[in-house]
Amino acid sequence: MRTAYGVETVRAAERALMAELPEGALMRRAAAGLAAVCAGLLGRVYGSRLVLLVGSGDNGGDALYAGAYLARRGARVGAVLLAAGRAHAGGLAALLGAGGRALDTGAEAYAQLAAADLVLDGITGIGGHGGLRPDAVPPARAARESGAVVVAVDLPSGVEAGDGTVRGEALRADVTVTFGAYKPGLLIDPAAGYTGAVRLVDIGLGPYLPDVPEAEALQHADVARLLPVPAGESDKYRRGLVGVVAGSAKYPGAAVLAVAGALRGGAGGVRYVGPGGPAVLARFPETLVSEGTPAEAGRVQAWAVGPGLAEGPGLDDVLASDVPVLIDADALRTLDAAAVRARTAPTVLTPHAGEAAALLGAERAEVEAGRLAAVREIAARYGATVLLKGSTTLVAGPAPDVPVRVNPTGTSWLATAGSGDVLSGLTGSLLAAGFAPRDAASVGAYLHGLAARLAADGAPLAAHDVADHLPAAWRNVTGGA
Ligand SMILES: NC(=O)C1=CN([C@@H]2O[C@H](COP(=O)(O)OP(=O)(O)OC[C@H]3O[C@@H](n4cnc5c(N)ncnc54)[C@H](OP(=O)(O)O)[C@@H]3O)[C@@H](O)[C@H]2O)[C@@H](O)CC1
Ligand SMILES: [K+]
Repeated sequence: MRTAYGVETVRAAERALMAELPEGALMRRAAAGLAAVCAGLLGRVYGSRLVLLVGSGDNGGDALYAGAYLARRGARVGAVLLAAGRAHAGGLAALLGAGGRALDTGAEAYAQLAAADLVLDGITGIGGHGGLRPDAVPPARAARESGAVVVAVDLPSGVEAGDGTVRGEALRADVTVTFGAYKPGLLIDPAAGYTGAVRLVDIGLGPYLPDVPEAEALQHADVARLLPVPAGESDKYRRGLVGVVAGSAKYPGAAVLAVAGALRGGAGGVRYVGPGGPAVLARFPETLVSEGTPAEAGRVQAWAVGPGLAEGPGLDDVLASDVPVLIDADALRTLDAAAVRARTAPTVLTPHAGEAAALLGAERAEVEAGRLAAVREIAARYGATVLLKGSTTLVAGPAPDVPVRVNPTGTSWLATAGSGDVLSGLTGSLLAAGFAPRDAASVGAYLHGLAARLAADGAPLAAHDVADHLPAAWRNVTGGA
């Protein structure tokens, strides 16, 4: 599991660790790790040209100490001091002592930036708020345009560490070297889009961090542990039946795609309810097709309702049921929060940003800019597990003290019509197979993203390709077992 901790949590852990170490030891540890990553990126340190962008805080201090290490190994290092007179004193002394030079933001700074091999962005770290200040913007842009490798110290300057929002201009990095722990902003878009590759430098913070992080991202091993392996005595009913309520005369394809996802999610069988029966059976003869309404259909262990759905009793019937329910797409538009909160079994909502905005009575742009707050707010209001689809898919449960899951497998190829229908069926199937709602949603998103990557392989894909590659994604995670 990859874990991420918020700013106050990281600061508290740093304080506890610092109390046991000599003055300045922690920063030197961070800077040594940072310098080692830079040396690796440069290949040859001797004679290389480095520029440090140095803000007023400890983030600049890290950059200055790392610059000093590299200057001692023969790099030519210039430090652009953005907050004149307020640069970290110890770090600046170390750099000057190692032969580095201090620069103001005049012409020389821009000349050095243009010729640099590597730029260290030490403008702001976890202490920065509100995007880059105006005086930091021109040198940041010059760094980005220079052709140098841009290495962000701890975080790309200008992004918010705590929630991944970007409230102004930020400096896009090629590599981010972060200290002690991931911060949520390194995992969540839009900030995560600024980090480049992220390298974690261990500074000994682990024992001082709490057990429960603010955010976490499943890795292959976590998903493999969660996926069921059918035992010898399993029959289809023990593995769970998932009911799919989807599709309409206008959108018959949604039924086929939702069933395609549901068939690959580990449930023992799929029961389809809706007007798309013939289309579903033509493609998937193994589906159990029920006439009538969900209430009239036989028993299932979970329902997935919504993709391409027309008005009708479908949503009310499944809301009234006593099994886990996944609600997506059109069914979200008319959803009553009180009806969801009153349910006795878990509910999973799977909105994209536009549907999330409708659920919150907010603007879509607000949701996209503040994904973490949005997913938590919907989960709290509806008393449900919420999977917010998008550039980074997030999963939050109704309890505020449970970490938000960030899906690491997403790909922009997934932004294709019908791919959400596949995810609904898949996640509903995992619910029917007995997954807890947060696990069903996050494992569903994980396999779905991985299947899309395998299917795309660098080229555009269609939603049914994603469904077809779910078994390959499953095997990829479990090692084919
Ligand atoms: N604690 C530790 O032991 C360790 C900490 N470590 C490192 O320390 C970093 C945190 O350092 P920090 O707390 O000094 O904050 P930091 O991010 O440098 O910002 C500083 C100042 O920037 C300013 N500023 C704010 N917004 C701004 C903006 N938009 N644009 C421009 N300027 C802006 C504002 O100052 P102001 O100008 O308002 O007085 C603010 O006070 C952390 O990320 C890690 O790198 C590592 O060495 C490991 C050990
Ligand atoms: K930075």
